[in-house]
Amino acid sequence: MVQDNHIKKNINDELVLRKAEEAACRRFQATKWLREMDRFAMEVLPSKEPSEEEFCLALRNGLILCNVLNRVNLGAVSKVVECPVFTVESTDGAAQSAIQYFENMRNFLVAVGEMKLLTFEASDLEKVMLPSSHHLNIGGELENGGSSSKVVDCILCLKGYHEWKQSGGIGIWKYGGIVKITSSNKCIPPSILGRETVAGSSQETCSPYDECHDDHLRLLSESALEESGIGGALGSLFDRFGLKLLRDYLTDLEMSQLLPLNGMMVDIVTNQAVEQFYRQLESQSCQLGLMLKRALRGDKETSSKAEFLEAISGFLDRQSYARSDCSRSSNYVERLDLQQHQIDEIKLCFHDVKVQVRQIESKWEEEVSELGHHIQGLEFAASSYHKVLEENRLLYNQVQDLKEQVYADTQPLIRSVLDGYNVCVFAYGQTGSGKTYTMTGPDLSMEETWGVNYRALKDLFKISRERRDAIRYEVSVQMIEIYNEQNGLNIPDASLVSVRCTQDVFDLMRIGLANRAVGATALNVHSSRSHSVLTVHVQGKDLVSGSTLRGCLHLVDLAGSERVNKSEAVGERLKEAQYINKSLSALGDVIFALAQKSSHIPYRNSKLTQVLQDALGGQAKTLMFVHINPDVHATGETISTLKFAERVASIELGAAHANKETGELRELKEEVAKLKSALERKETEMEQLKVENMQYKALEVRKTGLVSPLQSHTTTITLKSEVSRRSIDGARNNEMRTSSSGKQRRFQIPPGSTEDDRKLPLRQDTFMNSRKLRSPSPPVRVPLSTDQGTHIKNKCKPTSTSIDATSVLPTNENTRRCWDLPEKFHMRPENPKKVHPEHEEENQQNVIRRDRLYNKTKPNQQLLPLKSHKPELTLTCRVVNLEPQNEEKTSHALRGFFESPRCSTSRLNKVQGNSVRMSYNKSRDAMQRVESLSAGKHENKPPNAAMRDRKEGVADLRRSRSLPRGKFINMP
Ligand SMILES: Nc1ncnc2c1ncn2[C@@H]1O[C@H](COP(=O)(O)OP(=O)(O)OP(=O)(O)O)[C@@H](O)[C@H]1O
Repeated sequence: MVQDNHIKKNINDELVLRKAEEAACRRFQATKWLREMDRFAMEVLPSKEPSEEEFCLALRNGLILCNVLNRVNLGAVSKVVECPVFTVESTDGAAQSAIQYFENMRNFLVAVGEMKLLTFEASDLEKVMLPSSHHLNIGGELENGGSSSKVVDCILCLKGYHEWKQSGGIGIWKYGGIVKITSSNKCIPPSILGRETVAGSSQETCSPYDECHDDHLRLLSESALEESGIGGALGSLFDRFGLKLLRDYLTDLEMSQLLPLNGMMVDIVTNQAVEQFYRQLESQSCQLGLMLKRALRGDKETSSKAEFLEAISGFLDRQSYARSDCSRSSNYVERLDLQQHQIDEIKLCFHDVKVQVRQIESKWEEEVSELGHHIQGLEFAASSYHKVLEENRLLYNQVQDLKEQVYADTQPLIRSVLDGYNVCVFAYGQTGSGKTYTMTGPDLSMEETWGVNYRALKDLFKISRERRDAIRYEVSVQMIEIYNEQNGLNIPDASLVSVRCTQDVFDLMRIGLANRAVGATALNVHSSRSHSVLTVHVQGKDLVSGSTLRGCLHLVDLAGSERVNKSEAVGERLKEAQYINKSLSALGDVIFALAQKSSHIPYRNSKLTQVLQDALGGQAKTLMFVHINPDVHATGETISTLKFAERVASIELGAAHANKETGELRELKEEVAKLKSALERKETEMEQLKVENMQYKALEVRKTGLVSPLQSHTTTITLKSEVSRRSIDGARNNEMRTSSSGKQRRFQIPPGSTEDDRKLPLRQDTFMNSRKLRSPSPPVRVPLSTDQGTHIKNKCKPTSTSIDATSVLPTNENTRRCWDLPEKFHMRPENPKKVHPEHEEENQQNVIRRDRLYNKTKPNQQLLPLKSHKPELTLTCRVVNLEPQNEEKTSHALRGFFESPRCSTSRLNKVQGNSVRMSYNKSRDAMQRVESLSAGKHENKPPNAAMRDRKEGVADLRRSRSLPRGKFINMP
């Protein structure tokens, strides 16, 4: 206890001393500042550290304070009472001093109060002046209560205010921590007081330490304020810190909800919070100081700065360790648990990840092995691809070479045509295999892509030009299309058109090809639905020898065979396919028969084989392109096509023959022509004299009853127009029989001849439309029969006496206009079969001579020159050695036949064959014999052979005189 008291006394002494020192220090600062601010203060105030009394005495009259205040805040004290300075020892000036005191001090205090600065009371100065002894209690506070500290505070506050103003007056100036608010420590929130100080703070309330703390805070604030350089920064820092402090204070303060929110209350609360903070700070600083002092005093009297810093560091370390240790120990278990938990979770995650990694690893290995296989496959495919590429390149080059080669096979044949041979080039193969591509070519605008047709024609004209000095050639062209077993002419208006140059042919071919029936199937979008036959006739005259030669070139683009389930043909396409397949099958039969050297070749089974008869079995050179489709799905068709080709290749018909006519032959032919003209003249004559002759004959029979055996009679039987019309209709319904040579047959179908005829050929506008649209539906074609053609031809004859030809027939001019054929194309002229009466006798002589020469007619043999199918179907018969009763029988039989409704050509032939020999047919036989002669073959052909030929169909389908039988050349 005694020791404690002793310690307390020591502490008290130290505090008093320190306080005295601090008060003196503050007073010195206040004095110093007053002197700086006021000249009068320099004179009055003591030079060095004045005592408290001296200080207060100098300030007593208020003159210094008022002057200083006016300097800090101009005009703050409006009236300052000036007076001489009295020393402390002067007694006379007491009264005046009292006046000044009251006047100036009051003005000063009022002004300071208005400025809301710290202030003091006048009695504070009075108390300092009292001579009573000072007694300090344990807290170090003056017991009599007199003190200059408030005066000093006021002056220092003024000083702070002045400096704040000088630094720009930014923000709200507040004198830090000087306001003293009386409050109990109970209100101090624990967060501010801190743990260490809370325990002792209640006992220390209103203890002498408070004053010490106040002084200490004052000193701190003063020193802080004097740091003018960093004043602004510190101020803002303090504001932030202070605001935080205030927030915490208000949060913890229970009474905060009841506080009125006015400016004064804010000031009070703020000051209180700051004061509490400083108290805590002060408390800690005191403890720190004591502890440090004790530490220093323990061993040595003096300590170096380094030792002092070491002691501070050690203290701070201990403090921080204690704090961290405390917090660490409190959270250690939780943290440990947490960490353990986290470790467990991490372990689980790690396990999962490990499993996943293993799965991915195995999957990756599988993928890698698959990739390896895939790469191997790719490598193999790549090597195969390169091989295929190389193969393709080779094949491509081969194809290119073949494209030369394809025509190279054809080229020699073109020369043969101009040498008088008949040549047939045709393309065979399944649908879509490239027949049209080969024969026509994909693009006609470039010569490189021309097909065989165009190249052949170009060469033909080229060679003919080269030979023009030796041979003069005439070329004519015919295009036939066989659609659904019906023949049609692709070049309208004329079956045979004379051409002069390649371009003419090309133009005609374009017209003809545009009219070709084309339809879309599943196998070919531009499938040809008809067989196309382009025939080029060449007639050359040797300018030296006068001999003539005739060649004929057939260029045939067949329609392709197709399996209807593959071509998906239905409706019209199906019907077309059936016709196509049928005709190709007929072609196969003919080839088979030829290969077998069969006695009967079934040419008549289809239009196609009829048209190609001379090319297949005649003495022609024939080249067949066999097309196959490389598609694997077409293997079946490919095999059958190749079998067909094999069979074709096995046919041997001997060497081909050229159609060359020597001078003798030509003479004979001219004679034949004359005979023909005489025959026609006779017909005309008979027409004119028919009634007269009938009457004459009847009269003679009635008169004599007998005819001289050597007398020749000419009987003309005129059939009624009804019969002739029926005959024409019957002929129209017959199949068309066409000649591959086309020379003798001219399919002149003048539109507008008759109502029916007008429908037969296609109009030009139809052609043009079909050419543009490439309609899948082919243009409608009407079968054109030979008989019909003959009928029309006969109608065209201006010599006809029974029909006014000019009234029904268009002129050539009209026809061209109708079909819009270029002017340059002209039909080959008809034979000028003019009939002159003066030649009648001569012609008759010719007939007899011809009969003798070729038919070896016996004197008693009947000879009936017959010309059928005339418009009026005039039948002219010449009866030799005919008994009257026989003649009547014959006439009767013929009349009965023609009047019969079933009259047909075949019937006619039958009748002819059974009863009489027709002179016309005799003439034909003669002509055939002439042809045979020209070919050097069948020279001694017996009459029955000629008859057999006729039965075989020669009569129906006239064989071209320009097409002798020849070799069927086997082409690979
Ligand atoms: N050698 C080839 N090179 C390129 N394309 C070709 C060849 N041959 C044919 N083609 C093409 O194949 C398709 C069918 O050819 P194309 O019309 O000539 O066959 P097709 O035998 O005439 O058929 P269809 O008998 O049905 O008339 C066409 O598109 C044609 O261009």
